[in-house]
Amino acid sequence: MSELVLQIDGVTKGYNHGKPNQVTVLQGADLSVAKGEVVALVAPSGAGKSTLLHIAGLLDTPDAGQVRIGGEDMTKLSDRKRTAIRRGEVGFIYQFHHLLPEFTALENIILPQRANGVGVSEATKRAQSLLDQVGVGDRAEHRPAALSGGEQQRVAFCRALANAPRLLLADEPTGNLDPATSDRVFSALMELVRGTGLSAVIATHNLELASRMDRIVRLENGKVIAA
Ligand SMILES: Nc1ncnc2c1ncn2[C@@H]1O[C@H](COP(=O)(O)OP(=O)(O)OP(=O)(O)O)[C@@H](O)[C@H]1O
Repeated sequence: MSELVLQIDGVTKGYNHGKPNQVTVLQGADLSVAKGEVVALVAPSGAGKSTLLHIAGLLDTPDAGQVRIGGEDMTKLSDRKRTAIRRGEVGFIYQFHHLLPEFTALENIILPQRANGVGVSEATKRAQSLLDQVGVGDRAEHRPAALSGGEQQRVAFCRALANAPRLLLADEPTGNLDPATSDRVFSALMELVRGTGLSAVIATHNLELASRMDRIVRLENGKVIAA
């Protein structure tokens, strides 16, 4: 069997426990992602897709169940170790780019590498190479406000991959773009992902984009089911 990068087993998660507005979002969710596999996560709004991605990416902890990254049980680690793994091994992309407005595109990709202990010249070289790969190498010195929506997302993809994570998690990465731009930007993302061989879970409402990934899963009634 191929190596599993992400294993989510029997994860439950709810909010407002013991209060009248208590909700249970995940009810025994399982999801395994192999090395190099790109999984489309399709779910109706409010089904718990962001909750699942946050738990997979160690931004949130489950009430019960296990999350393993690279075979290691994340629920048993100290907060400090979990943060280190999140920084070094997980990349996030959101619908909105969340780039730092006062820094250039290049600097936005250098910063997370510096925070991870990479030297300036190596970080700069990698940032430029990533920008080149997604076709915005000539925009390196622009600040986010001077970039188009599609360019901003391309830069956000590079930032997510800055520290060469083994797992990429994306929540509607092209959801803010018009259909033609979304299609092109998604292709750039897939090329980047395929080129690095990393594993990814990409949430989308767009079934055409979902069909271009290796496998589609749905989130229904708190469980992950094959589509
Ligand atoms: N911090 C919170 N406190 C209380 N309820 C929450 C919290 N976060 C999420 N929820 C609820 O949990 C459910 C799932 O939320 P989640 O954001 O995971 O859904 P989603 O599938 O990502 O939705 P969307 O596609 O609309 O972003 C929703 O009913 C939401 O209102």
